Amino acid sequence: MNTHKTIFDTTLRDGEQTPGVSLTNEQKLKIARQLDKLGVDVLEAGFPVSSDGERQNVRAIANEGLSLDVCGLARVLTKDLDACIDCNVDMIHTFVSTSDIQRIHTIKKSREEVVAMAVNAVEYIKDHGVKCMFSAMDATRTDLDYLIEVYKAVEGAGCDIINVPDTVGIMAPSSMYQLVKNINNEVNIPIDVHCHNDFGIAVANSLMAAEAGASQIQVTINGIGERAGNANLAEVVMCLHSIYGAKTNINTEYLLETAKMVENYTGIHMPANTPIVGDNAFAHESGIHTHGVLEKSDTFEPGIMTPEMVGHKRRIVIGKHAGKHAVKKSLEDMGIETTEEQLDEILIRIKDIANKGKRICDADLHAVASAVLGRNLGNETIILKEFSVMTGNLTTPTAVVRAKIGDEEAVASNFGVGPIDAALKAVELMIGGYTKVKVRDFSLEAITGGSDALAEVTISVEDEHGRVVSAQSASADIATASVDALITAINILLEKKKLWSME
Ligand SMILES: CC(=O)SCCNC(=O)CCNC(=O)[C@H](O)C(C)(C)COP(=O)(O)OP(=O)(O)OC[C@H]1O[C@@H](n2cnc3c(N)ncnc32)[C@H](O)[C@@H]1OP(=O)(O)O
Ligand SMILES: CC(C)C(=O)C(=O)O
Ligand SMILES: [Mg+2]
Repeated sequence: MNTHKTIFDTTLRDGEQTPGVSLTNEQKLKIARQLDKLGVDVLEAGFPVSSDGERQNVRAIANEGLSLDVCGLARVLTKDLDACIDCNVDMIHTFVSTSDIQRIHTIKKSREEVVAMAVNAVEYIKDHGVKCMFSAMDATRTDLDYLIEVYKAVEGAGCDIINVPDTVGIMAPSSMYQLVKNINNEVNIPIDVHCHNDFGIAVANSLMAAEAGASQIQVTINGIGERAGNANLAEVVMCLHSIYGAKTNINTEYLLETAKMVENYTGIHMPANTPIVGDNAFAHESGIHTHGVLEKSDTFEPGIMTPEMVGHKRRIVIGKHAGKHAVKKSLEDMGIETTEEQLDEILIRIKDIANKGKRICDADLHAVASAVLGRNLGNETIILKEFSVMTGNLTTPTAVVRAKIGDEEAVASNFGVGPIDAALKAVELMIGGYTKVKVRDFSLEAITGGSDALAEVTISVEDEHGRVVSAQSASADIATASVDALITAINILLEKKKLWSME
């Protein structure tokens, strides 16, 4: 498939139909700008007739001056089409059910009436000088002869592109290939596909449709959408580029950044093992793998797709499955040299801790190495003297921190959305003149039960060069655990920075 495919993103329409998700106008605009930067060809901004707010969102995106084409969704009803036209969109995506199951039980129209409604809608759109995409909703459960009759009718009415939606995600990849091939043999306008992920094969079905001749693929960021979602943009695009050798206009280096933005705004979290953009997509813990990767990354990575290509980073994780090559490298990164015996002992102790179910972070490795080498490795640059946090239903959460940084005393206060946010922001402000770091990941877990539960906080911090260090702390007070973990992580990062500056 050595060809160019266009990418139609429906994160803001089908993606937003994810149960429980509702994006603000401002969030939609930010995502639209990000998708433009990512290189999406067409962006479905929403369903204008559905509410006044939605209409305003779509209009704002259409008037934003983006390079991509902005599309609005409409049933084959004049009021829906007018709502799209009123938003000044570049393209209208109009749809109607063609399968018997939907036609009989939802819109309650005969096959002939559906064809007439579809043709009228397409003509109306073209009379208004707007690009038109027509979807035969539930195409994959529609009688094939009738489906082709509908597509031919809208082609005759001037439609620019037809969409083949697998609305309830029931296609087998080989059947999808055959369906698109059949349609392609009968219709002379471009074909687009829209696959749902009910059986987890939306990406495979999209790729088979592309192989069969579809020139455009509908996707969403992180695969969000109705029920189990839609085909995932990052997965479709990276398969096209890296496996099929096809081309798209996507600037893949922004894939991770875009995925994180959508994750953040929608609250739909990606599991760590999500392909391409998940936290573990390029992470290695097993000794045999990390040994190979440290020698040459392609040994245990695809090679045809690197973390740099998608804006990600490779991570070596120390844990239960670690081997000595990885531990040695991680210690060297902290400026810690060991003998072979010391290294073996550190590895045994690390595995002992991990076998108790604990996640090993940089601070643990540092502490174990200090114990095995029998000396304090590195000074703590920042020594926390005191901190306090004030919060309440009528109080903006505010924190004050005081610490010794080197030989100097430093103090700062800041506020946040909650007590932890305020405390961490106060620490970041306090050390701001000394070093620039930002909190990259934060997780909080109750490790015992009850309201006096011990909370375990894991934090990773990142410096201005993208170097990351993690630390953990446990306390019955979540703010104390958070501040402690943050300062520990920063101290280790500062130690590493001294080392890096000597290189
Ligand atoms: C597969 C998809 O993703 S399709 C897009 C689905 N997205 C959404 O539904 C999100 C936004 N939707 C909404 O806000 C509302 O459903 C609206 C504004 C569109 C319609 O709301 P309501 O008028 O309250 O109707 P409701 O949603 O209960 O029922 C859908 C109506 O649309 C009709 N309809 C559904 N599809 C079509 C179509 N393609 N063309 C014409 N009519 C249609 C149904 O027959 C039903 O009509 P009826 O009220 O005359 O029985
Ligand atoms: C509007 C249509 C294309 C849709 O989302 C579907 O059929 O899944
Ligand atoms: Mg859909």
